[in-house]
Amino acid sequence: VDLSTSIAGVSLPNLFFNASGVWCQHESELKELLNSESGSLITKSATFEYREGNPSPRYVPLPAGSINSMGLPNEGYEYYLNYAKNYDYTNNVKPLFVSLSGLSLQDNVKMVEQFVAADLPCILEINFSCPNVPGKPQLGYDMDAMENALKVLAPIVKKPFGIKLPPYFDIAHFDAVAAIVNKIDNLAFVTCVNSVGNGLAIDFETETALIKPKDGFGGLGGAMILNTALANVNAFHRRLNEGKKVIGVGGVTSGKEAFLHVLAGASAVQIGTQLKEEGPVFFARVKKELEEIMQAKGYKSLDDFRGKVKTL
Ligand SMILES: O=C(O)c1[nH]c(=O)[nH]c(=O)c1I
Repeated sequence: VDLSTSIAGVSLPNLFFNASGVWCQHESELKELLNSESGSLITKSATFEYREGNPSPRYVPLPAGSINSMGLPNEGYEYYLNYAKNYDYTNNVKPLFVSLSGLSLQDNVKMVEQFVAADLPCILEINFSCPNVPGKPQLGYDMDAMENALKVLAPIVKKPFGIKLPPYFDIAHFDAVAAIVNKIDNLAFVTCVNSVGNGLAIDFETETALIKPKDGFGGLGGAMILNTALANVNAFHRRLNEGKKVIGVGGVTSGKEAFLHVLAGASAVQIGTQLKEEGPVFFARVKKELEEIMQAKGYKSLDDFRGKVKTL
């Protein structure tokens, strides 16, 4: 069976890679992803300057997933620009994605301009949905600000790029966001979903929040968000113009959920919580599990079933 796919006109040997933020802040982690069976890799969302991020504990696994309020810890965009400059695009079969998450539109413009000036084959995923920077409401929930940002950034990027979206929970929001995305010609993909923002995990015995930042409020990930993720993947798959793709992320803990993400319309699948918990060996497992599912169902490639979820 064939697990290959393409995003933004670039081919991936298989549909799996990390969700930005997980196993990708430092070069040593990115090297482990490169040496894993993932089909690609993406860097931690970068800001203009280095950021320590929020105080720990800031990530905790939960019975059905995870909660995090990392606070955008990253090495600063020049670290990732340098990594992207040194990446061996010729001999690595895996394309490189770079995530940018500026604290302002000006910062996003400055970072994008530097990447465009470097003229590299890496693909930009601009993060409109970080829920954990105190005092910074996320762009993904401000439709006018998001449209304005896209109208400023898309012409600078020129090449195909993507955006990381938060989960939406209202059909009117799916309609509104898809209408904005469809206006931007070189917006080649949307990545759905970022963590379900501002959940709260409390320990029953100690009667205390599990993470330190923001009174314990943080983004939810993992198994518990699978059905929200599938809905967002399918909603945008149904609404986006021909040629625009959806990368699915949220709740993939085995080949089965990866299959469901593709059935919902995903062209690639990112892994967050399960990668954090199991490590990069997870890519070998999830690949094998998906191959076995496809074999059992008689599918030879992802195109055979992508987006073909049936309704009653
Ligand atoms: O707290 C974070 O660093 C973080 N955490 C998330 O769950 N999603 C994001 O986009 C980010 I930038």
